[in-house]
Formats: sequence, C-alpha cells, structure tokens
Amino acid sequence: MAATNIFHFSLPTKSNPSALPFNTSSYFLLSSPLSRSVKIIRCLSVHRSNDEGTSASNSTNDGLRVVLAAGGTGGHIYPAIAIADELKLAFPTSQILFLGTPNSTESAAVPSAGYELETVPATKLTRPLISPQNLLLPLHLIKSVVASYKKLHDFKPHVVIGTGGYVSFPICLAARLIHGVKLAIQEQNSVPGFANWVLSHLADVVFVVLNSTVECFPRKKKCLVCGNPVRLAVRQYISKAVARLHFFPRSGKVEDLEAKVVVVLGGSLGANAINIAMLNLYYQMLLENKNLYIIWQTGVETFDEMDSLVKNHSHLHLTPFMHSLHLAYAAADLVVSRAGAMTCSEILATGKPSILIPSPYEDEGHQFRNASIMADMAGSTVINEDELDSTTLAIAIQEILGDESKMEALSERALRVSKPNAAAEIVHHIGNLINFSTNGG
Ligand SMILES: CC(=O)N[C@H]1[C@@H](OP(=O)(O)OP(=O)(O)OC[C@H]2O[C@@H](n3ccc(=O)[nH]c3=O)[C@H](O)[C@@H]2O)O[C@H](CO)[C@@H](O)[C@@H]1O
Repeated sequence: MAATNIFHFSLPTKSNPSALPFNTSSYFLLSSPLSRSVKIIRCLSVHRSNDEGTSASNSTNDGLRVVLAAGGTGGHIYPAIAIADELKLAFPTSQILFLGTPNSTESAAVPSAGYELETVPATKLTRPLISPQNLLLPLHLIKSVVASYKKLHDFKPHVVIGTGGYVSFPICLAARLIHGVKLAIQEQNSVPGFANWVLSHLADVVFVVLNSTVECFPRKKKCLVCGNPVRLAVRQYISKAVARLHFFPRSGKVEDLEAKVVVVLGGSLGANAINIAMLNLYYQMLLENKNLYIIWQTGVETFDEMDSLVKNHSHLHLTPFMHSLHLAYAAADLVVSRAGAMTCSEILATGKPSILIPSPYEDEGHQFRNASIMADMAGSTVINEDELDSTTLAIAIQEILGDESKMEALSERALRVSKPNAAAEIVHHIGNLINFSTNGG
C-alpha cells in the first residue's frame, strides 16, 4: 500500500513561537527503492560450527577465562556484552570478567547483564591536546597499565578482548605484558580510532565490520570482517504489540495496525541537538496525528531539564536511558538517532527505517562515515546537525511514516545488509585463537 497521506505535520512557521525557520534545502534524503524483493529471514545467531575444529565445540576448553575490556559509553560496552553472551552459549563453563572504569555506564550495564565488573583507573585524552591534564597522561597511563596488569595477573585469562573506550587501551597494553595471553580487539566503526590502530600492532586478531575498514589497519592479515556483535535481546523476535504495551500500557490503540511508533535516541549519552529539535516538534505532531506514539530517550544528564520542559501526553514516553532498548526497537516503525556504530548495527538487525543525525563532536568524524554508509546500504535519511531543526526533522519523519511501501522497502533493505551472526562468528574465531593457545600453536 502506498499511503502518502497517513501522517501530516503542520510544519513550524513564524507564527508558531516554538517553530524554527522553514528551510527545505537544509536536509537531504538519501534513500532509494529496493531493486528486488528479498526474503526476510531473521535468524538468531546460535551458530555452533563443529566442522572447522573450533574449540567452541571442544569440551576440553571448558573453564576458559576471558577478560572483556570495555568502558565509557554504550557503544563500546554493549558489543562486549553481546560477545560475552555468545561466549556463554559456546563455552557454558567459561569465566568472564569485565574490566572497565568506576562510576561509568558499565557500572550499571555490566552487572545488569549478569557479568562481574572490576575497575581500573583510567584517564582519557582531552581537547585541546596541549593541556595540564594531558601532560600528566603518561603517568596516568603507567598507573592504569600497572593496575590492569594486577587484575589480569590475578584472573589469568586465556584471552583479552578489547572493544574500546579509553579504559581498554591500558588493559590491552597490560595483556601484552603477560606471557601467553591472546589479544583480540573489536572495532565497531567504519574508520578505526587511534587507540585501536595502535593496539592492532599488538593484537592477534582485529574484528572489523566492513571490508573497507581492513584498509585502515597496518596489518591487514590480522583483520577479520564479522560485523558488529548485536545483543541477542535486540536480535530476537519480540511481538510488536507486546513491546508497544510495555511503553504505553494504558493505550489499547497502540496495538492497532494504523498506530505508528517513532523511537528517538541520542546514543548512549543523549544528544542535545536532537532533544531541541524534538522539543519544537513533538507536541504538534502528537496533536495532529492521533495514531502517533513517541518513545524519546533524552540522555541521563539532560533528563530532568527535558522532563520539566516537555508536556505530559499519553502518547509520549520520555526516558533518560532504556535498559530495555530491545523493546523500543520491537515497538518502533521508525528510529531517529545519532549515528553511533552500535545503534546503526542494531537498526539494521531489527530492520527499522531510520533518520540519522551524526554527531559532529567525534574526533575522527566517524559518525559521518557511519551515517553515509547507512544511507548507501539501508537507505537511511541523513540530516547533518547544522541543518537540523524541527522543520527538517518533521519533513523527514513525514516522508517515511506517510509511505507504507517505502517503510516496508527500507525495512527489508536494512535486514538484508545486517549481520546477525557477528557475535557467533567472533566467538568462533576466539575459539580458534584459544585452540592455538592451548596447543601451543
Ligand atoms: C560520544 C561517543 O563516544 N560516541 C561513540 C560511542 O557512541 P555511543 O555510546 O552513543 O554508541 P552507539 O550508538 O554505537 O551505541 C549505544 C549503545 O547503547 C545502547 N543504548 C542506548 C540508549 C539507551 O537508552 N539504551 C541502550 O541500551 C544501544 O543499544 C547501543 O548498543 O561509541 C560508538 C561505537 O564505538 C561510536 O560510533 C560513537 O561515535
């Protein structure tokens, strides 16, 4: 059905005090129709390959010990949790220890996923590069490496897997000081950060998402293209109706087929620019579209302020952070988000049409690259932050929600390029790495 008139938003005008200026040239839409139909197979990645002699099937490797080094933001922690979940499936008696930083996203995310977290002190490089804090960085780094060495020495892992965040750098360096410990790193972004580039010289294996990323690393033979490991909870089938009722328990209508749910995400930390654009838009959108529902993650830091500015509405679910983000994906018809690598991979894994607003604040500008790849591969609409306002966002949302056949095509396209077996493949290769280790190979 090509229904272009389902959703209408009065675009903000000068007469509307909450509106921002109308400017149709200030957004661009990068999507194209599917050239052929595809069969959608949402497969859960319980990939237990026995045919290549992987130790994933070898009970003699039971009891293996793995350290996951990850911290700072969800984009580094959740891929580590996805790998840990898959390790537990492949090696049920394995012992898994997360090493991260104190008082950070991992403090809640790791224990709530059922894993043990220990912390090491770590300091990140700040901008500008020449600053009193950065001058002390070498000293802090030595302290972090020594603390990491002690943790690793006590736990005696067979393998350390670094998934990024500034804490993973000293841990991976320390891993190399302990004889026989294998080191793997996983890069979520299409272009690697400096830390992973340095660590790639020391690592036994580097897991990447795209073929083109291999070119960015000096030792290409170490790179294995597996995709980003997405949590099982996100990949598994969840009924749309059940997920929607989780967020809107008192609205029976949310289950109706005509109801549309937009999920707004700001990455693991929240995004001010997205919050401001939404603030100027949400109420009018909800007033004019009785079938519209919005789940909006503001970020923890700005939640109180946003909560005080946003009017209550039975079709609006405002939240600082979702520990049940898998339910939001299941409920969604459209995701509006930053272009963090993990969120992009989750959008693909759940087959959601998306509008991406890449963060301009990343050092390597990798969210622009992530977003542009999403536009090419999955037809995501990309709006640059300097072109983002309530008007451009309203137009982009309307163009997708108002066209059922387009939504269907975007969904199929996303699922077609997703890599649902990434976590299982990574664990398969880790298994091989441990075999080498135990065989002295
Ligand atoms: C400021 C910063 O450091 N940004 C980087 C960080 O982003 P950030 O941490 O925002 O990264 P992503 O968008 O990649 O991942 C966010 C993760 O948090 C989870 N989540 C998010 C919101 C929520 O309410 N609940 C929830 O569980 C998502 O499911 C996802 O797994 O890591 C990404 C992956 O290396 C990079 O691409 C980003 O450029």
